[in-house]
Amino acid sequence: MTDTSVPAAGTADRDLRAFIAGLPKAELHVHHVGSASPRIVSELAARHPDSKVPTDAEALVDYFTFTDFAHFIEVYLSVVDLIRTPEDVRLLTFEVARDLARQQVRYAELTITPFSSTRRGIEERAFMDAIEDARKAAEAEFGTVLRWCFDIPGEAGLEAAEETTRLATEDRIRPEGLVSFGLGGPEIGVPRPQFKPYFDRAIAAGLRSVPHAGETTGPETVWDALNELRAERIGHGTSSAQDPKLLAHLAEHRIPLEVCPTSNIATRAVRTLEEHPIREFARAGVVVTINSDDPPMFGTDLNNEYAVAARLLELDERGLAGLAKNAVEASFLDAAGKARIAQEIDAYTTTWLAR
Ligand SMILES: Nc1ncnc2c1ncn2[C@@H]1O[C@H](CCC(=O)c2cccc(C(=O)O)c2)[C@@H](O)[C@H]1O
Ligand SMILES: [Zn+2]
Repeated sequence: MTDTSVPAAGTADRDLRAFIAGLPKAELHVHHVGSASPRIVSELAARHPDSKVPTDAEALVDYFTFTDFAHFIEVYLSVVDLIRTPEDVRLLTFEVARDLARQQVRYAELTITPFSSTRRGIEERAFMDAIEDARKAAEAEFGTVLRWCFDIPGEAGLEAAEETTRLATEDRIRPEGLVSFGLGGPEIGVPRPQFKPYFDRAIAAGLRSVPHAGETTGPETVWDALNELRAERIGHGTSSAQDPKLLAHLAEHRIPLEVCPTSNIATRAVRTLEEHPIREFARAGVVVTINSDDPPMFGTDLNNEYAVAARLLELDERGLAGLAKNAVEASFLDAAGKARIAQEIDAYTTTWLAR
């Protein structure tokens, strides 16, 4: 595991971490399989002894240490291979919701890659029923509202694009909780424009466009995501900092970046946290949201990502509350839901500062 934890700065850091722990949040960029906790992964690996994924939590820490992005995808797919039955899907989804609720996440848009599961033999209706059952159970038990983003694994090509679009747009199969449509996997060698017809169909069906872009390739990929895929938010958008015109465009049109600081270090997309472009984004007035991407795989969680952002952006409690409200505002939750969580954030912050 790459050591990406942020060294504690003493009392101030401890106080801010305590504030963050209780701060109501929304998470917009977090992957379904990528959020499988070491306990869940170990349990699934034990069910499938043929898997190369370690069953021991300790060994898993080393297993989740990546030499580069391609290695990350290889490890990611080995975990995808563990999800073999609708029961595995239900268990994983409910436990991910539990982990989010423990961090005071009131609302999350969870990115799911249905193609990767249906092509591995999970029947599509059973898959949708499993995620919907878990979503409703989690909302009833934890109060955490989950919505789905279905994403195309771009490297799997147009077959994956067609299948993902069908599952996301056909009334008889698309799940009730689906709100957005994305594009994940390696960017190198996977140009965005080829997916325009699929995003057009998804948008026409009422879904919101949130592709990954600029994570491992340059700002031109972010421009393509905006111009060809009509992106309303950008997953990562890390290389936007290389193009002042792009930064100005994102700021002027208030197109949020789904920033995942530790992910970018763990996948080697960015060399060190000190070099992370999040400060350039803030200086340019770009709307920044903080996310964990694949938290257990990167040895982090959403609360730690807020602590990282606090250090890099030199934020106090009000600054952190502002980041949390950015995510609520950038979400696809209805207006009443946004107002409710924003009000909770304000009340929590006021009480904290008055103590
Ligand atoms: N930071 C990330 N940046 C980008 N993506 C990320 C990130 N974190 C997680 N993902 C997920 O990784 C998967 C990649 C799956 C993939 O590439 C692939 C290639 C060929 C075949 C198949 C298959 O299933 O047969 C899958 C995607 O589902 C995506 O949602
Ligand atoms: Zn991602």
